[in-house]
Amino acid sequence: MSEAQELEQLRQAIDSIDRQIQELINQRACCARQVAEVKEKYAALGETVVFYRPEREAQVLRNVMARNTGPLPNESMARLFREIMSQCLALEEPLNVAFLGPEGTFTQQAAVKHFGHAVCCHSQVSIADVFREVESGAANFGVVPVENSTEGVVTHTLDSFFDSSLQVCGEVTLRIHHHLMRKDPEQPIERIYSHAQSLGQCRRWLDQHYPGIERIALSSNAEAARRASLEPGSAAIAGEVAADLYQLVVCNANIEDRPDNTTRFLIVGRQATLSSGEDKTSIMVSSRNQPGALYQVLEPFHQAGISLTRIETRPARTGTWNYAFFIDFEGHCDDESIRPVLAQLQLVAADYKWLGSYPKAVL
Ligand SMILES: C=C(O[C@@H]1C=C(C(=O)O)C=C[C@H]1O)C(=O)O
Repeated sequence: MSEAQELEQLRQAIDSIDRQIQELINQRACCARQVAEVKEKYAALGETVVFYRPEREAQVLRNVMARNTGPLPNESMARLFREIMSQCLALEEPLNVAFLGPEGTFTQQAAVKHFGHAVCCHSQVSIADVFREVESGAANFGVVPVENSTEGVVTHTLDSFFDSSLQVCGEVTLRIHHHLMRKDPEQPIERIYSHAQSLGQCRRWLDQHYPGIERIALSSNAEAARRASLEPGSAAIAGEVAADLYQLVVCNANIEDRPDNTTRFLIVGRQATLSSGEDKTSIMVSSRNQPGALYQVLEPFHQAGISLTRIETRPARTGTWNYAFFIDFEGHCDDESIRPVLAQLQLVAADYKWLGSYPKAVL
């Protein structure tokens, strides 16, 4: 057989497989539409039907990864199914998702990573606006950054939970790569724009390569890229999406000080999420101002052998030098092992608020 004949044979095989895949995807979409009809049929009168089910989506993705035999890597396969589910859900209900903008931010990337491309993403100027959009019902869900592995907590996000009725219904992590980008790489650099978090994540690289150059913190990396696109003497530190959006030249790629630089984002919504089998719970507690108070808060976790994934301290709203602890731990509030722990916490804590139980990030 000639090269052309061999290729022709293989391409015919691919065409035939594609036809089957396409047929099956449409069959899947029909099932998803039927699921919507069933959800509607059993909804109580006046009840808002909830089509999006984060726990089920997490299970679908975990199953895809568990049964995958390659040669495609588990994560690539799961990403394909992420998109298929996203399109299927859009047939049931097109979701509106508010994210911390502007266009081109890592938060937007996180929103797409979590929900897929079939959702309508709406850019917001602040974390408070994301919360407001979801609280008012203008958006179904919101996406906000909560912590970075290099720079730590995003305080605005944690503080938003003090006064909000929203719940955490998901988390998503994103590896963050920063690039130094310019409109005109020939011009000398007079100033470098970025978000304060990103300047912090590239501090050592900047000290080494641009020690005397002014660093200016802006509201977002995308805004930094936009400014750099207008000013020839300026550079921006931002991600690839922002470079594309503002047509900047990447002069130095991956300049983050730590190669594993990762940001965790929260999905906030108005509905509680059922257990997916592998979940996390976020709560906020404040301890009484007395000896051993924090110990009392942490003891129930230790007794039950529950692993805390994070503890963060913030000034409480109840008075000067009072503190609130934001605690994340493994398990769902409905789990047999978690229920008594939460009951005990409510007894010992001065203040207690459950922020949500949600599937651990899959992708
Ligand atoms: C089909 C369903 O509805 C939605 C679509 C899903 C899918 O395409 O697999 C999964 C969960 C829901 O977000 C369902 O609840 O099973």
